[in-house]
Amino acid sequence: MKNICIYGVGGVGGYFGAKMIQNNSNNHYHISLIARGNHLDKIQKSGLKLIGENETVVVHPDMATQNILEIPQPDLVLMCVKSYDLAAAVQDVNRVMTAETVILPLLNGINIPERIRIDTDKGAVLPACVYVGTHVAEPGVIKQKGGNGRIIFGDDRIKGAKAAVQTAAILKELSINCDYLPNPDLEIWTKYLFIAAYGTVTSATGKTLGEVYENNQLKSHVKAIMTEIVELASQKGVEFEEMEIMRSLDKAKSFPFEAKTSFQRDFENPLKKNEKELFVDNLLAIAEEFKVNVPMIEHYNLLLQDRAQ
Ligand SMILES: NC(=O)C1=CN([C@@H]2O[C@H](COP(=O)(O)OP(=O)(O)OC[C@H]3O[C@@H](n4cnc5c(N)ncnc54)[C@H](OP(=O)(O)O)[C@@H]3O)[C@@H](O)[C@H]2O)C=CC1
Ligand SMILES: CC(C)(CO)C(=O)C(=O)O
Repeated sequence: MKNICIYGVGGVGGYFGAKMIQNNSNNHYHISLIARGNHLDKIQKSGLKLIGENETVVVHPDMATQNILEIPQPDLVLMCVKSYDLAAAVQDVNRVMTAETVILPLLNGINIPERIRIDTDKGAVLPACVYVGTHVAEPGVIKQKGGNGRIIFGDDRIKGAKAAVQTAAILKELSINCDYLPNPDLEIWTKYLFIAAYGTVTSATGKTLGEVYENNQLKSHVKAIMTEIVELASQKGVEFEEMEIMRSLDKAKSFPFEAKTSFQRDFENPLKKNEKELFVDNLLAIAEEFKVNVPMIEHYNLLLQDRAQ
């Protein structure tokens, strides 16, 4: 039997955890959830509920715990925490990793494997991105608003294809919507182009994805941020197709009008940290490194700083 660990059972981890447990009907895999607080209590007592777009399911994991030392040594870890919790989560996972453990990180961002590698040199770390719109609606309950739940992932950037090929087989057996591309960098930047621009504008304005898309001025701001990101990507050696900005602008249409971005959800809660560092500060650092002007990103950086006070 292979052991799967979902580390962080929020919007993303809760969605994929529920799908995997639901589709593991032959018990081919042992699936553990690492969660905490009331959310963990509720999952332990009543299971994990996913209110999906077409159906609602309640699933019961093989184990749900906050203590990583209680779970069987994982073959595959879906890393599903926010970027501000990533280092601590990787240090925790590192305690149970072997040379064969694969980490599949589903965070937004363009340098997540490199960040994970700061805290572990074991196993494999696959570059990846995901399209899903989900959040914790209440303890024990995950709600989906859009997104097709598609994971795109590729080879460990240093160790090669073996881990990604094994992971593709596991995800396929568990009927997870995914694509394995040996080098997924362009796909990861494409997801980032969409979410960094829309995440920033939705957070700074408090408008939903649909409201931003329908507002000509705000949509032009999203487009300007995307144009600046395309220039920064090019400095990093990633070239987008000419049509990509228009395609990425229109991706907002595929989400319900009232959908919010995960950055925005955190930003609206003064008690929570947020991923500004991932979506804005990271871009400003690349702009600084390559001496590129990014006036719209800088404008939104100031707006976010003002709104945070
Ligand atoms: N939500 C979405 O639709 C999408 C999100 N993403 C990206 O995916 C990543 C995850 O986002 P999302 O799922 O929304 O985040 P959430 O905040 O909903 O989920 C993260 C979960 O991890 C838990 N967690 C963090 N550290 C630990 C720990 N040490 N032990 C146990 N539990 C822990 C958090 O608990 P607690 O609440 O107690 O902090 C929380 O339940 C982000 O990078 C985001 O940008 C990508 C695509 C879509
Ligand atoms: C917009 C969305 C839901 C798309 O997958 C997303 O990635 C996020 O909110 O972080």
